[in-house]
Amino acid sequence: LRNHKRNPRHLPCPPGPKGWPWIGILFQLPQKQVWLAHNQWSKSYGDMIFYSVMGTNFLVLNSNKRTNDLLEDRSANYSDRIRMPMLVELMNWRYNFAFMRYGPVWRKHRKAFHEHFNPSVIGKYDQIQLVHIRRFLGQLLHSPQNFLHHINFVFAAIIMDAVYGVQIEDSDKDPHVDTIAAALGGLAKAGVPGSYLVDHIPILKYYPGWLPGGGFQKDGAEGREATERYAVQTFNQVKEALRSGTARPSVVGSLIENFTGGHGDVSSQAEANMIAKNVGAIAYVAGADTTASAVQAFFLAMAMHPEIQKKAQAEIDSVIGPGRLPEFSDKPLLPYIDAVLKETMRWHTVVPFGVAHMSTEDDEYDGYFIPGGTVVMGNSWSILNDPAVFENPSAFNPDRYFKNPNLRHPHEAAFGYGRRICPGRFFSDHNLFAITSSVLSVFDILPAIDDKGNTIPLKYEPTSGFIS
Ligand code: HEM
Repeated sequence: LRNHKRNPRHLPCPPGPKGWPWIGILFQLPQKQVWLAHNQWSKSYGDMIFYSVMGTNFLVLNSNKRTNDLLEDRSANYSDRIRMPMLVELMNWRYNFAFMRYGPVWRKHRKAFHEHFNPSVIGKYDQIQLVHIRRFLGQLLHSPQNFLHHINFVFAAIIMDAVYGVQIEDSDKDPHVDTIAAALGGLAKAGVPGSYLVDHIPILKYYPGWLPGGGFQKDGAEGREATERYAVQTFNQVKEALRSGTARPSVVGSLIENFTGGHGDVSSQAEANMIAKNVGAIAYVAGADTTASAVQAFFLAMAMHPEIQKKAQAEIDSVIGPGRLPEFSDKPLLPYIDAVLKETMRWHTVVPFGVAHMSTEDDEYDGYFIPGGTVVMGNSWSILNDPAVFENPSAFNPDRYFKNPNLRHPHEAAFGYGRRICPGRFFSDHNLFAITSSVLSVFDILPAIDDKGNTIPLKYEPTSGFIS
């Protein structure tokens, strides 16, 4: 950028592929597993890669040092989010504070969320988690071939219970299950910025749907309807239950009820209700598929590594014995289980390319100029597979944390960065402990066998999406 006022020392932007005027490197962008391609690119350009696509600047950070320097130490400038016209404006995902621009409205939501998910309060969900996880063990026993479905369902059930006090049924006929599926369908279509032309040219959002090329407006309208149903319907159900005195304890109920007048950040009951509605709606979207992905990876790792599974089971047997299932109070006594969980979060990066941050102001860093409005990605996969830190990174090896007790905790990249770091990580950790220790205490996880009785070999093949 040669503008003298903005870049008085005429510093270069960080290195990266160049591409064409305005469209930039649009046609060089990898279509699949973008994190791997950027990891490769870092061999030519270094651990910071800068480029532009259709007028937007991107900066990809491929090392822990870079994410620490920018997303943590300078987080005041690197915590904004990118404008997403299709998802947020047309499909009306405004309620979701993960996509909110950095500022006071986002802060109020984050604070309300944190009140209910910080480490000192998440113990209040222990009972809910254990009840649903024990039901899950029964489902596994009954139909182990449907284990992927059971994994998805148990997190849906835990979150809906904790957040709304609502019990969902394991059936397509459950009205919540159906509504959630429709809303998530919109997210899958529009969640990756740039999926629609209107993301690049926001003025198109006013383009009439009946003109040629206006088909995206139909997707927008369908998404909007599904989002509205999803965010409002269950919230109204909680309000109604509060009115009639039948409400079970829940995050949303407590956010509605505990508004105590106009002091503090939230100024009216209407605003408190809006925040309660939004916090409720995000917990499911942000928490269910992510945690389920980690548990699927755990099942795969156990089936691929029977010796590690046996070691974990031996620890549970010696600490807890055969007479009961693990409880949260057992957690500090199970260091090997803890190492298995850490390694699961490292080996399979659930959100491998992170969630896009955006810089607010122009910045100078390490001899480079980074323009305000640059989209900044932390390549979590690169960080968690850095061979200089994690020896032989593609191997699933919980023992690495005993060999080097100071080894970096995978949570540092797996849950994102700085002021936007995942505020559900303590709850998620709790869920993961409960489910993995319970499963290992009563089941063996083995590879499937084919019709002839032969073991089907297993391979780790992560999918490509935003959540892998
Ligand atoms: C294995 C499980 C999970 C993983 C891997 C995960 C990962 C992430 C990541 C990478 C981000 C983006 C952070 C950034 O912008 O740098 C994020 C944000 C978020 N997560 Fe999670 N998450 C998990 C579970 C959960 C759960 C269970 C909840 C809720 C109960 C949750 C709620 C949120 C929220 C609300 C945000 C948005 C934060 C903001 O923009 O300020 N997550 N998560």
